[in-house]
Amino acid sequence: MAEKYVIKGGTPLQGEVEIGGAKNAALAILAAAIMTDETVTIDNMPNVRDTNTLLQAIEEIGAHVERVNDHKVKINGSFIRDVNVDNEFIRMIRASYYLIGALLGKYKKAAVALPGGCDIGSRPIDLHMKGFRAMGAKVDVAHGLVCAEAENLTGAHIYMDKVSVGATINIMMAAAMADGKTVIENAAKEPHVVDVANFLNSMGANIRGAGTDVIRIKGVERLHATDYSVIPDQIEAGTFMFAAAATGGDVVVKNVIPKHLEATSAKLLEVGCRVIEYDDAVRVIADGKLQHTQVTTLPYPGFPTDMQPQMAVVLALAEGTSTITESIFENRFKYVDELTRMGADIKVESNIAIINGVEHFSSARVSAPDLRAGAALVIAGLTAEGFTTVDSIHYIQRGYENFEVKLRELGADIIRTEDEREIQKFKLKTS
Ligand SMILES: CC(=O)N[C@H]1[C@@H](OP(=O)(O)OP(=O)(O)OC[C@H]2O[C@@H](n3ccc(=O)[nH]c3=O)[C@H](O)[C@@H]2O)O[C@H](CO)[C@@H](O)[C@@H]1O
Ligand SMILES: C=C(OP(=O)(O)O)C(=O)O
Repeated sequence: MAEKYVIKGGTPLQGEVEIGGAKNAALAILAAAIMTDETVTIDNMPNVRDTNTLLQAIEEIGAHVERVNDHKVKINGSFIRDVNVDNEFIRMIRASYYLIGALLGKYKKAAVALPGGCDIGSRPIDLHMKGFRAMGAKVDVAHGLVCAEAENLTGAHIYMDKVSVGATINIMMAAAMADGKTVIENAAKEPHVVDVANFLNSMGANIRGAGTDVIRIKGVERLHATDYSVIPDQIEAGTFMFAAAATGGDVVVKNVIPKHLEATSAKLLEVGCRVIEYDDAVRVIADGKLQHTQVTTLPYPGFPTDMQPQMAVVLALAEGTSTITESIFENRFKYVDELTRMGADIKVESNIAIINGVEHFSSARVSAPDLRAGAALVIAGLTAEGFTTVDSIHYIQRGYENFEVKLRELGADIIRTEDEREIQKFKLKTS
């Protein structure tokens, strides 16, 4: 029996929620941590399935990992025995591809299994490989591994044909320990790109311009120990902001960088919510009727693809017809069939979802098709009359720590369990 969430909907979320470290920054930082032979301490590490999987993956190749507490790890990469990384953990997540840049930079050699992760569309790595080749590496894909090797890894001028977070970070890592200067043009500007650059700089790298379209890197011979804290998770924060909006709630989302949430806040204002920004918190008040709007996912500072399904739930409950254009991943509308079971009126044409708002959702048994779509279904369940069951929640656990605990602290009736008796007890208690 697998765990599921059971939700009794209908309670507006109220109160305060504390946001953890950013999964998508943490994963790249964990890979970069092995680039020094000294001990690196990383704090504000989200304790989620993906970070734990990557920690197991780097332990498998010999790195020493000490879990100081739930959110702090120490990593020592001096014991790495093998640049061939093909273990069960590596194949489970997309972010394992950051080990190519990290190992290539440090050892000038890497063979890493092609990445796995949620099926949200094709996840090509041609731009990563183009960047490594420009630095003089020979790169091939053979037997499911990306093999990269360079006699001399040298700085290069690299133009990214498409804005890619993964390729920008991967190339930046390799270039941090290459000979000479690298320039990455048309670089991704996401907060997690900046966080990884800051982390590498704290280890002695010389990276300038992260957060703009042009990143300049002067390679250094060695990197050293650091003590670093991961930035707050803009996607976890945005998920709670949309949950507040969908349930007609009033929630203060704490420990965030409001600047990173501007696209999310802007959309919440458009649908009629009030958003109040503090230095390190935002408050979302949803006390009126939700209004329709248009959304297009784009690289940062555009509206994040990782927030698209959660936004769809809000729009599915808003007055009028909204559209969502998904411009990053072609397979990110897999929640639509599940939301339809709950009464949503959404039609997908190519990469556009046309959403006709409905008054309310009705409860149903649904299944999380991927991480963010799963979070969106939980939000839908929080608004629905009756009991909603969300299956396949292992996807959600990839990126949300204590999701149901945080929601309960905001007043939601939700449990995570595989025990039928517990479900019956919960239903009796909340009926
Ligand atoms: C731009 C963007 O929103 N990126 C998101 C993407 O990063 P992730 O790093 O996974 O994806 P990329 O940013 O690399 O991909 C952006 C686009 O470029 C394409 N592409 C990418 C690499 C490549 O070598 N060739 C290629 O064509 C992809 O198919 C995609 O359409 O998912 C992460 C997790 O969900 C998010 O945190 C990132 O914010
Ligand atoms: C899809 C996501 O993660 P990944 O790219 O690691 O699969 C996400 O964070 O929404």
